[in-house]
Amino acid sequence: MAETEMISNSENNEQFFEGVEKLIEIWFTPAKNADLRKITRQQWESVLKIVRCEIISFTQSEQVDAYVLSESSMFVSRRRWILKTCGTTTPLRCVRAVLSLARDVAGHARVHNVFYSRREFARPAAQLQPHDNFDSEVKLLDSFFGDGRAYIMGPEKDCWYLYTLLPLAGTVDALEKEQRDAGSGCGASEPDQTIEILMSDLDPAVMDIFTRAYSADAAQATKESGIDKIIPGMVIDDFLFDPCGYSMNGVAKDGCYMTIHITPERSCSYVSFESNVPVSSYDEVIARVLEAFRPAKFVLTVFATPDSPAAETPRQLKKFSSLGAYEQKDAQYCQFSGYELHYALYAKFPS
Ligand SMILES: C[S@+](CC[C@H](N)C(=O)[O-])C[C@H]1O[C@@H](n2cnc3c(N)ncnc32)[C@H](O)[C@@H]1O
Repeated sequence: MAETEMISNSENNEQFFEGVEKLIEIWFTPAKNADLRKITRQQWESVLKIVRCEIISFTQSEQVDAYVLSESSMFVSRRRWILKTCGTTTPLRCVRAVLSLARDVAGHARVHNVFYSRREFARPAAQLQPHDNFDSEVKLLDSFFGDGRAYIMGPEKDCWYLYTLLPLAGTVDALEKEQRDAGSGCGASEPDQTIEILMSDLDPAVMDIFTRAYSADAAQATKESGIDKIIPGMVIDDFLFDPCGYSMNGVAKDGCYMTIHITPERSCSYVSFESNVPVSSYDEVIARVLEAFRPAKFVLTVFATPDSPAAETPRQLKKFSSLGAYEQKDAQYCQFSGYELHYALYAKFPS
């Protein structure tokens, strides 16, 4: 298994695990016969060695290959690659190898868009280069993609970092990019949306479900926690770690995915939820996620393109100063040339 850094907490004999993930998503410009799924499992295994993690399970739909990893997940479709890894993994170190495989094996020579994001780590000093600070991550990303933009949202300790290639709407850069994409004659844009809920300080009674002492297997943990009801109709590939920890990928017939990762240790409990399911309102999904995990605090991000069914959600969410039992502590709204983004930090109202 991966070289995961576990640090002992002498007070309760629990180990520290950095649940916070680094998330990179690369979209390639459509090209005839190009498909990232031409990259073989063996080639992905060598890529993931650079990241310091391994494949532990696999499932697929017609549109997407979904891998559960020793540290989170990877999704591969025709022109989109998503890698989400936690602990002390080093996902940005593999980008060069992925770009080479995309060009030489999959036939994808042009990058259309890139998103790299993460929450602030619980222990930033334990991370390996370039992940020990955002400036180094941005420097490395710029060395691959040239014209990136970096954003830091929210208060220092709970901030959320984003790097993307998208120029701001209305700027000369944006117009030039739109013209380049239109000129490629292959419809580089398509409706897209992503919701992420990054939760910390979770209800210990819920976290117990994701231990071997409580659940006999992953299927039991999935059912008992209500994960199977969050977005019904997904084929679920779940994994329960020993002695604790849980990861799952869900894929739907229409190509949508969801992914949940759980670090249940009390001193560092953390859960992430992500999906690209296209709905006109995320209210129900958010409510089900919060009901299932009961975090004390969470970061919510929603990206949507103007042609997505979820196009209104970044603006809708902007209006809420509270969400059920949660008070909005901070919120930011951004408009890129192809996406709208809502970021918000919520904490439970004091009881
Ligand atoms: C891979 S999972 C999910 C991490 C995820 N990013 C999250 O949202 O918390 C991490 C959990 O599994 C546990 N675990 C047990 N064995 C592990 C292993 N060999 N590699 C990684 N995590 C392991 C960790 O202690 C932690 O509770």
